[in-house]
Amino acid sequence: MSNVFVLDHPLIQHKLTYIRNKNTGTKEFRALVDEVSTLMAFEITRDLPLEEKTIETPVTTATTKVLSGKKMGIIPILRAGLGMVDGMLSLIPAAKVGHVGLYRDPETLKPVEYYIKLPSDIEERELIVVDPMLATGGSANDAIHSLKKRGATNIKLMCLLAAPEGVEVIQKDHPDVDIYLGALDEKLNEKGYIIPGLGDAGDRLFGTK
Ligand SMILES: O=P(O)(O)OC[C@H]1O[C@H](OP(=O)(O)OP(=O)(O)O)[C@H](O)[C@@H]1O
Ligand SMILES: O=c1cc[nH]c(=O)[nH]1
Ligand SMILES: [Mg+2]
Repeated sequence: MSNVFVLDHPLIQHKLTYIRNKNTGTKEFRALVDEVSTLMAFEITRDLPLEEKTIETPVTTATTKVLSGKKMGIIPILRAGLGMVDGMLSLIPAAKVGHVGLYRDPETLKPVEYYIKLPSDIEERELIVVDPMLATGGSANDAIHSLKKRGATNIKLMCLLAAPEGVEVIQKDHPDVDIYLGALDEKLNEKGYIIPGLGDAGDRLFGTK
């Protein structure tokens, strides 16, 4: 069963409050999503493997540690996932970026895939799927199915906010995928929006409402 980690670092929680606030405008919202994504990337990379390296400090020889070069991939779910990419790349600059284009049909709430472009070697990479919102879970679920169909075996999911319904869907269909959240919210409303949530993440990031 997938593990669910709520990244409750005070800086993440503080910034999420401003992200949720309806009075936060597009420019500030985008900057905050970027900052929170960097902080979440710091937490999600805790288990990266290290190897020993012998170096000369100015005073002696020391055996210390460096990253052992694990290949990473960041997979934003378009559009809103794009807002999380740069913040993550600032900590993981060597990661490759693949894109999965999905929108949620406003009537059926079912995801519709319209684009996919991935690094050619996804089967060798640890992939982090990013989307600010895990609501019914349909979009992330489809994106993960698409990645697995193309050979991915090592996947994590990182979202700013989730509803319990979405977490349950991922845990059921993808028990191998651990989930990293800024917060686990209360529920979905009748239109499939996360409560209390932050509204429509894509519209708030790109100013399209
Ligand atoms: O868990 P779900 O019920 O599938 O809902 C979550 C999805 O809905 C939003 O995308 P949206 O469809 O609004 O597209 P956008 O990112 O282009 O705005 C959000 O960014 C997720 O991708
Ligand atoms: O609350 C929600 C649910 C789905 N998509 C969003 O952008 N917000
Ligand atoms: Mg989307």
